[in-house]
Amino acid sequence: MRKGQIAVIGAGKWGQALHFALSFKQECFISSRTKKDIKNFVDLEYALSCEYLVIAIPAQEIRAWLKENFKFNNQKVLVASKGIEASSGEFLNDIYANFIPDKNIGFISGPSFAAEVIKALPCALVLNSKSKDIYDEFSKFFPDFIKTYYSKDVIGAEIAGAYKNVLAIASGICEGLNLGKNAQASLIARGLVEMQRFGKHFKAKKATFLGLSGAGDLFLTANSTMSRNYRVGLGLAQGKSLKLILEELKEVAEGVQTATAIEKLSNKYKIYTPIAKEVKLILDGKNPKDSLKDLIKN
Ligand SMILES: NC(=O)c1ccc[n+]([C@@H]2O[C@H](COP(=O)([O-])OP(=O)(O)OC[C@H]3O[C@@H](n4cnc5c(N)ncnc54)[C@H](O)[C@@H]3O)[C@@H](O)[C@H]2O)c1
Ligand SMILES: O=P(O)(O)OC[C@H](O)CO
Repeated sequence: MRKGQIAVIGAGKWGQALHFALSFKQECFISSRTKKDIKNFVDLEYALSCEYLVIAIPAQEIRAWLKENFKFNNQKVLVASKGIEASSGEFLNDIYANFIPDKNIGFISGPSFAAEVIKALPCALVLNSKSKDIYDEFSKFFPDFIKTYYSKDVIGAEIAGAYKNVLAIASGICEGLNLGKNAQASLIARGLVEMQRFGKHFKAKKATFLGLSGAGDLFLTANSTMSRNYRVGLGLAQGKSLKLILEELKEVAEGVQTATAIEKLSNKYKIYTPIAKEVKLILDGKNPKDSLKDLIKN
């Protein structure tokens, strides 16, 4: 093992921004499935031999990626993805638990557009882990322009980070339909209540939804065209097909698949999730104006 060395795995928007940020205080390596012209780019084998790993690949790819590539060698891992696996409805921390023990893993949450982090603009992140040691070790790597907080509420952070993507789609739809700022604020506020209710079922802490991981990330993502999920919503409101929207986007919009996962879990555990339910129906072809009527009526 390369003691003390850190590598980011996944060189999309977020992986590259994290690599940029984590290179301020020490050398940071980066790897992805296709070679990229980035400083300190290494092959996967090299990256996996580092003591500290930050994994920034889309949520839907993680299970297969871990099965195919990952061998636990006491590495410490920080997960940067925000989503819930659609095929199973399983949370990422449960998927990772098959490969990495709790004491070696943490999850990043909080409002953080990669496009701003890569310009070294200030931001605050939460590093969520059952182990305070993971926080202590990883927080040292972050540059001065990023303030880090510690939380033990892994499931709360994970649900908040994933759910806000679905709500950002809803908010983009609201904007695209020109429903006004009153409607949008109501949607975001009710969305926050909804994601907290969903989280409560899985024993997430209420405070997580009121802080950076919940309200912080939701207010960011559900209010800006910088968000890919928000732009998916705008496109749906304009009557574009989901296929075309995703082709044009060329990047991951986790809310699309996470809406399926939330629908599965809500049905299974009978959790009331009206906004996420309508987002899923719109993604499947329902007219957004009909969803609006149904949301107001019910
Ligand atoms: N972009 C942001 O601002 C931001 C911020 C916080 C969290 N996130 C989260 O980070 C994750 C990644 O987002 P992103 O913005 O980097 O997306 P992106 O679309 O820019 O890049 C995704 C990367 O994952 C790689 N990838 C896809 N499938 C893979 C596989 N099977 N094996 C290995 N690599 C694979 C792609 O090659 C690509 O480099 C998402 O879960 C997203 O929600 C993104
Ligand atoms: O561009 P989005 O919608 O994937 O959002 C990016 C981040 O999650 C914002 O914190």
